[in-house]
Amino acid sequence: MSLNKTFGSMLIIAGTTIGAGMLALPLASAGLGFTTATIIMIAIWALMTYTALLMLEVHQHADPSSTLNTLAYQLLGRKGQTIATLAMFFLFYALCAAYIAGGGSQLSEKISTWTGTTIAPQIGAVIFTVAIASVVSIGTHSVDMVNRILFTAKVVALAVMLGLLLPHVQGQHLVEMPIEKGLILSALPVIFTSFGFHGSIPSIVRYIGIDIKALKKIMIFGSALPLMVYILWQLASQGIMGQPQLMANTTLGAFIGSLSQLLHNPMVGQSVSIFADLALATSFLGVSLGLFDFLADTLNRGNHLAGRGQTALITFLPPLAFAVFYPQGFIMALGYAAISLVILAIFLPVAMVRVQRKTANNQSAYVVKGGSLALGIVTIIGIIIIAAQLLQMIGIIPAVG
Ligand SMILES: N[C@@H](Cc1ccccc1)C(=O)O
Repeated sequence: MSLNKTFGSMLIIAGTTIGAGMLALPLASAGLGFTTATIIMIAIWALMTYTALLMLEVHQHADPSSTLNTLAYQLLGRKGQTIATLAMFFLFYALCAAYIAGGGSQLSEKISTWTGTTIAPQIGAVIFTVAIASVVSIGTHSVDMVNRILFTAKVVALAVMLGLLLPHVQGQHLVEMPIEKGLILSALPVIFTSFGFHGSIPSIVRYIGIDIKALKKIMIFGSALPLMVYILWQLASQGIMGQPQLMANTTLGAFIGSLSQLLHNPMVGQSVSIFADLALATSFLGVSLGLFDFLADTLNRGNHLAGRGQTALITFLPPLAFAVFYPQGFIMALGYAAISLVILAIFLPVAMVRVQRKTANNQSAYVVKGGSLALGIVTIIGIIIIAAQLLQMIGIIPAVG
């Protein structure tokens, strides 16, 4: 396998993973302290990498151009396929809703500062959605062009932001422990979503072919890079602000504002803010393109102007409606996304591997270590993550953000 293609694929995985979820990390884990947050992140990274390897175990016996849909149908039947399709829709919609809510409030704050008037976050949400929807509706080629520019800028902004923040870290903040045990449970769904990338696995398999050694490397290193970035980001955010201060910020904008104030340096706030805008825009472009194509395919909308217009409306109106009703719903929507991500990235791979291990001739094939015990453990963790989200929704454990 050419080194270039392997490296490129690792970057695709890392690029899909590092997105809006990262922005929610300091807010979602504000009450945990650096050490606890890092331990949870490492555990969730291990979980996500393990289930990505399970997907490879499934892919090795199938056609290289299989999608999650076709795999689910082959191994789990119609019902499995329906669950996969519904979970995919729900995940895409929830993520887009989070991006619009987050991007909308960022944009309205910016317009308010520039013009000196107060603009409602809903107006920002509409402008942000129309801008991204136009690029996506024109076609994949335009998304590719815009994304290349924004992605490069995002990497530069990330480096500048961490470079400006890390020198201000104070050791005493890093030894803080969780304020309340319930907060650990509350933080799980958002942290879990921030490590999600599993929708991209079939595309990578198609790109690389069934070369398990190369694919394994891509999954492990492609997901380890976001882990490292997230640990540095937690180090910066939790090391600069004490827990009470961090917890007082319930929105991204408030968090950025207090960082600038605390460090008496508007450059710091600006660098975080620019990185946040770019992370939201690139995530939104990638995910809404996936949703757009998926809807056009499922609903058989043609590739002409009217067809693309209709698909655009079905793609963008529902998440925009969410953001209009819940302008502060950024973190809430990322939590909802976790429910369907548990189905897509844990339950489905586990179910498919179970069926395949029973039927396939596995003598010389690739089998992920850990046996039934590991499959059982990750299933239980998946149930805990869904329970954590539901318990937050009905108010039994504290909600984050
Ligand atoms: N990890 C992505 C969200 C995501 C989840 C699942 C699949 C794709 C993307 C983010 O933080 O923005």
